[in-house]
Amino acid sequence: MTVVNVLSIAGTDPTGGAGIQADLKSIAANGGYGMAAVTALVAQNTRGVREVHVPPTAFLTAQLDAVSDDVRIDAVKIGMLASAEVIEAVGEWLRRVRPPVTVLDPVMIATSGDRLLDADATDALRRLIPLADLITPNLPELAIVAGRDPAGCWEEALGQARLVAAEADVRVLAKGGHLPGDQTPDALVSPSGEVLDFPGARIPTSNTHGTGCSLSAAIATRAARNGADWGGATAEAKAWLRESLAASDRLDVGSGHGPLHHFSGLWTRGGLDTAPAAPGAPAAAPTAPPGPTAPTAEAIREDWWVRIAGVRRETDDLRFIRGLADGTLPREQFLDYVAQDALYLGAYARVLARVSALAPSAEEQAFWAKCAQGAIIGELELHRARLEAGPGAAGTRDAEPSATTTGYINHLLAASTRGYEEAAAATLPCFWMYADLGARLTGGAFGEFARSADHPYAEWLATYDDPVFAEDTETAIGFVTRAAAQATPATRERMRRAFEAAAVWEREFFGQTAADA
Ligand SMILES: Nc1ncnc2c1ncn2[C@@H]1O[C@H](COP(=O)(O)OP(=O)(O)OP(=O)(O)O)[C@@H](O)[C@H]1O
Ligand SMILES: Cc1ncc(CO)c(N)n1
Repeated sequence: MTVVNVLSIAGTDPTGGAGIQADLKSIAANGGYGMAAVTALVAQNTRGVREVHVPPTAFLTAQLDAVSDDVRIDAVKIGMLASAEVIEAVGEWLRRVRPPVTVLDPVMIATSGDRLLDADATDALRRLIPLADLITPNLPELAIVAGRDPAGCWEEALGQARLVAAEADVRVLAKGGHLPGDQTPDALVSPSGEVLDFPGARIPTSNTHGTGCSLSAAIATRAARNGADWGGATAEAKAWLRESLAASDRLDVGSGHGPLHHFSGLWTRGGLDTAPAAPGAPAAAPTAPPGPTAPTAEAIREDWWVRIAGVRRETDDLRFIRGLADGTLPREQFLDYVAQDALYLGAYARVLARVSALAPSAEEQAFWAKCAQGAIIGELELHRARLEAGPGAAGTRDAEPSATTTGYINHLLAASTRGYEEAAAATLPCFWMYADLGARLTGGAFGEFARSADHPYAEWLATYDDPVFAEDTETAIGFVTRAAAQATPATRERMRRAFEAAAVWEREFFGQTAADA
């Protein structure tokens, strides 16, 4: 595929941290070719807005037509719109051109607190929203769009996002950057009310100028690249944003809220060297590019989780998971799954025991041994429960392992012959995807019925959301990602592959019953 063309329609920031200037950097950093049509010229810096000049709207239309008459547009990101008249002009162009991906960041007030949209333009903005695929309001903007008071807590914000999403038939990314406290949760809410959570600990920095602009441009670019997989695009954009926010203190721009470091990941991992002019010819003298540094455990955690975002979404969409959540999964298929799960757990326990035997420290050795014991107890319980499932019921050990079960087990066994790091990495998706699913099932992300005591599989669903298992999952993630941070690049790469392959097996494992056949 050629590089996607992404158009930003927004205002300017001469200090380069927000607006169109930020959008162009964000689009480039996320893999797109950036273009920009200016809605308003803003004399602003990291401390605040001084003056806004809005050129005649006919000139904005001329800019937009100049682009669309010549260039294939793969995505549009819309930011500051300044006035109702500008909104009408953009709406008129959107209706004519119909870009395949449109993300609207309903910018109203800058990080500094200054207005970027006329107070009387709210109704016009509401009319523009249904033309977008996704809107990305912060909490005050969400409240205005919803016609409510600003949300006092995250639950209330999600309620407002559901309202707007349903009314305007648009996806809403509710952003928690303005919440008090040490968390900055975001959530993607679909028109039907489905919620995809993007949790994240607050990064301790005041360099948040232009985070909203940059994020929306990044999502538009990623969505254009991945065929409008919005969950995947958001996950990838957020991982990039967090890396860029965390590196913002390497820049020295202004004395107010500084900008993010849009290219920190690229410079760190890609360097600044230009390719040699001819094969074998030496590169021009490098201007001391930053050398590659080993990623931190936290960065690896984020990277790996984002890498399996697609696999996780496909898992969410399995009929087995949907049927398990809403209780429509036929009992027979449930029991088939339980039998395979028991067979799997028996082997998983042996692999965990092997990881324990290979562990480099007593603490890790004890932890993995405890997990091995937990897995084999789980196997015994499933076996017993299925024996008691009813008249004529057979225990799980009478079942034949399926090709999928055998394949998954073989992947783990093979990884366990290649040293502690790879063995431990392969066991991780079973912890992580299962705990994540559990938390979302019982959190209501798959519908309220999954939380009901009347649910036919209530008892089984409860085992998904066991706090001890959640804690063990955190410990396992910590051990594995720290081992990866300390490993050589080659070992780290083998760990990542073992992890990703196990995640695919995890999806296949959930998808093996007749529900998805
Ligand atoms: N300190 C932080 N650490 C981590 N993520 C953050 C932080 N601040 C904001 N974010 C994230 O940045 C994105 C923008 O969030 P926010 O709610 O601040 O939007 P905004 O107000 O539109 O941004 P802007 O500051 O550009 O106006 C969200 O994904 C949010 O979770
Ligand atoms: C032009 C422009 N758009 C958006 C924002 C919000 O950060 C800003 N400060 N400036």
